[in-house]
Amino acid sequence: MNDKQRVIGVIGGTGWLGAAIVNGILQSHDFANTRLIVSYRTHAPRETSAQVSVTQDNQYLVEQSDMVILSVRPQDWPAINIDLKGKLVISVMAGITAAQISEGAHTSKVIRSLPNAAASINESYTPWFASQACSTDDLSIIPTLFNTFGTEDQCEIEDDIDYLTAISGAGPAYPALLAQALEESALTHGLPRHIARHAANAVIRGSGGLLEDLNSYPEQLVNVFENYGGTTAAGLISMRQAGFIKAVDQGVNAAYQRAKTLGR
Ligand SMILES: NC(=O)c1ccc[n+]([C@@H]2O[C@H](COP(=O)([O-])OP(=O)(O)OC[C@H]3O[C@@H](n4cnc5c(N)ncnc54)[C@H](OP(=O)(O)O)[C@@H]3O)[C@@H](O)[C@H]2O)c1
Ligand code: PRO
Repeated sequence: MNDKQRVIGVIGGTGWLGAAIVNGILQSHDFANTRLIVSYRTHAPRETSAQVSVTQDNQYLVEQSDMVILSVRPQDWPAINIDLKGKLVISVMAGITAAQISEGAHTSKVIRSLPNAAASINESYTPWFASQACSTDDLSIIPTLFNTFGTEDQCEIEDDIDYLTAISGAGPAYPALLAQALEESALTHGLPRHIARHAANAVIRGSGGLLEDLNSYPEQLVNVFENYGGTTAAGLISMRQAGFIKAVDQGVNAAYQRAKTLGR
């Protein structure tokens, strides 16, 4: 499709994730000539760019768009009464299957994806699954689209999207929980709150940078410290013995089960 002609509709485009996706697209040279039409339910956006129009009418949005991004909460999906008439739809909704979207929105061309909250700083990881009816032309735009707010991978098995909902979709909250635990430990020891918080947050940011440097092999970073045999090794051994790895696995499985039952 010629970029000059493209219109992308974003249902729920004023929400947390929807607004991040819209911002990513607006900042991208690849979509410089694309127009956006965004729908909301109750809260109209205060300001929009000249590239964006706004509506409360989702079927009007569909009629105006070449493709539609669905970014409402899973519990609001049943009330989205739209007929896509075969147009490409890209869902970011957790737990709603491609078959449910296809049936509910009247199109067989469905991309099911799962970005994460880091989309707001263009650092999302977005796995996606395409229904069989999507053409090569439909698929060609998807990596470019998701790269506007981070990185992406295509998954061949739809269930992997539910599992990755628990790994990378929920993921930004997990290091945040670790930062909170580190801060609380430091507070218990009596450190001033601003130092406890600064130290914990700096650790999460710095560790992310180290993982990038080590070509993204976390076990390499852990092994370096274990083999060093110092204070960090003592901390790691104790955390493992206290069930850290099992707690993470159990948490991921709880999020996965929630993703599997959300839309049912
Ligand atoms: N946030 C994340 O980190 C994240 C990550 C991965 C996937 N997701 C998925 O992304 C989707 C959106 O999540 P969110 O966190 O962005 O939720 P959110 O902040 O609540 O945004 C949802 C938006 O949908 C709008 N909406 C609801 N019903 C509508 C309707 N009938 N027509 C038009 N707009 C409607 C809401 O508008 P009003 O506010 O006006 O009611 C709201 O702005 C969810 O399905 C979630 O599973 C979110
Ligand atoms: N954040 C949304 C949730 O917590 C969807 C995946 C990640 O349900």
